Amino acid sequence: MVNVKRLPRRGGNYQMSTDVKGIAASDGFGIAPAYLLVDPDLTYETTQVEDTAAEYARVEAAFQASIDELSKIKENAKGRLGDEELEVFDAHIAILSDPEMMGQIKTDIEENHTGAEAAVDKVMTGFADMLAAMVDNQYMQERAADVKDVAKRALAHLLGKQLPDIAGIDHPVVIVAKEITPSDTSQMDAQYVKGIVTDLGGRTSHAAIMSRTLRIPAVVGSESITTTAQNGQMMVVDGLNGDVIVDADDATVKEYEQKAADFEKQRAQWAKLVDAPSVSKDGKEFEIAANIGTPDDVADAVKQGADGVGLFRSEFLYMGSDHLPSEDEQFEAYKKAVVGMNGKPVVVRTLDIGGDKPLDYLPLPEELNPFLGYRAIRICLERPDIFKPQLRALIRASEFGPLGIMFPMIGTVAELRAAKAIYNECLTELQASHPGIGKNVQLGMMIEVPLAAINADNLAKEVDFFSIGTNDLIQYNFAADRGNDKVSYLYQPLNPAFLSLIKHVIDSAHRHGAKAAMCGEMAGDKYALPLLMGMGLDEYSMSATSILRTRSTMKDLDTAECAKLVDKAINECATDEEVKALVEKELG
Ligand SMILES: C=C(OP(=O)(O)O)C(=O)O
Ligand SMILES: [Mg+2]
Repeated sequence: MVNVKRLPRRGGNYQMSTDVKGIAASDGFGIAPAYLLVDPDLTYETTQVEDTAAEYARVEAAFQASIDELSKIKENAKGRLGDEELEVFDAHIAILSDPEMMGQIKTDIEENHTGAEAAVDKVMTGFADMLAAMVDNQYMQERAADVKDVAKRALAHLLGKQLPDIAGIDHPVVIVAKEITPSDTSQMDAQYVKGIVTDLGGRTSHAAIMSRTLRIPAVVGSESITTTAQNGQMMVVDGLNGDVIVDADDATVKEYEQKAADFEKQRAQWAKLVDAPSVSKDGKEFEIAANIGTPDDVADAVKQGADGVGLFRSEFLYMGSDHLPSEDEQFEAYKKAVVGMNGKPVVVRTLDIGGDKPLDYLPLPEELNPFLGYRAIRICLERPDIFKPQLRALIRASEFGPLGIMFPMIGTVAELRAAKAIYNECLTELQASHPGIGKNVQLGMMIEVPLAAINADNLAKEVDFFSIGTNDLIQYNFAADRGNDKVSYLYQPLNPAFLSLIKHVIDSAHRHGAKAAMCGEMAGDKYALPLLMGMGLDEYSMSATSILRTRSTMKDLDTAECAKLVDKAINECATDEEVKALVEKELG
């Protein structure tokens, strides 16, 4: 959605600025020049060269420039990336120094008078293809991607083009991209990345979730930002309303700097509630917890006054590694989170890969509908060799503080029982040498599959708690891909039919003495809050940045009034718009 405006520049000239509308994905305002995360055009003309020595010298210069660039990126990324990730840069530098490859490029130029670009492209693609053909050697196959990556960098230098490089960013920027992957976000330095704008994605896409964790203002699903913005143009990202201004002039920048300052003041007000209980106006206590991706996020959760961690997305541990993390590696990570929360509970979700979260080192079959396919608990139940080390690590970590374990994507009672059976096997094994270990673990499941929500009454009998994953529960109930901005209008947490399903889940949990939590994005939605309080949801787990705002709204809401609101929303409203209007009136 693009809107071109003529804005008066200071001094009377006019500047064309462009407004782009997207989905507000992460609170706050980001103001900085654009940094396009889009590969430049690397096509070249095939030429015959006369001066072959000069042509080969161009190759040597391009390779040296690539080596210098990689060394600089590696230097910048130190401290942010682990040793194994940093080693990738060394591997790329080694490829650029390979005498056999250099020799072949030189021969091609000298004997065939091939231009530098074509020679580099041909020889390096040949090397990559050779590695990719080694079907019995997964390690060598994976190196094929490295050679291609390096070839792209060398070609860019030959053509005088700049490749984007997230880990190398060392000045304030707003990142502009088609979409952002979790591995992109893991390389970002929040100190320099002031904002993110993408063409694709919805509020509950993982890119959006990660930008909230990193506290980077973000607008996703703009459809057109990569074709609208150019490198270096001044960008304003309004993560509260989903507005992006491309090529903003001084007056607009000033206006938004003021808005950003006001927002910071508001945040300072909320910050006063950091040690306050999460309590309604009529004194009913709730828990407001944080969603985290790695143990390092615990520090921010504590800083934001979280009453616990309601969702530790353990798959980010796996995605941040180049191998399946061992039981001991996982134990250390879970222990760190539990110890960091200092007596407050931590709920870890077992591995939830598949869907939009692949693992490079665990190839999964190609699927037409990955979100409906082989993912999460479906993989773990078939692969105890992966599942058991995680469960054992979690049970061991529970010795250091209150810990909950929950299973993702459970659809049926049989799946839940199968997961619990594997858990119990691990418990028995560990108790043989450590009597009493794991006695304080709470066992729960996510409610993300429509049938599980409908069948909540039976499932609740078998768990200590539910955690409602509204991101997937909405995706599956509305049959609308959560990452597709074309269908993002179907992300309707306030739809009355959906609200009555949520109420059924909460009531079912309570009927059987189980706790009802929610860890999908709906838990941090300001319009949903009074409705969820009215339904008696016990725990609200959200991006750490939303905790204090939620606590502040909660203290002004009366649960009896909220319950009446739920009744009206479910029985008198027909659309999510009507529910939103009703809640807006209540919030004042
Ligand atoms: C919390 C959820 O899990 P994720 O967003 O990681 O799929 C959810 O589906 O609501
Ligand atoms: Mg989910």
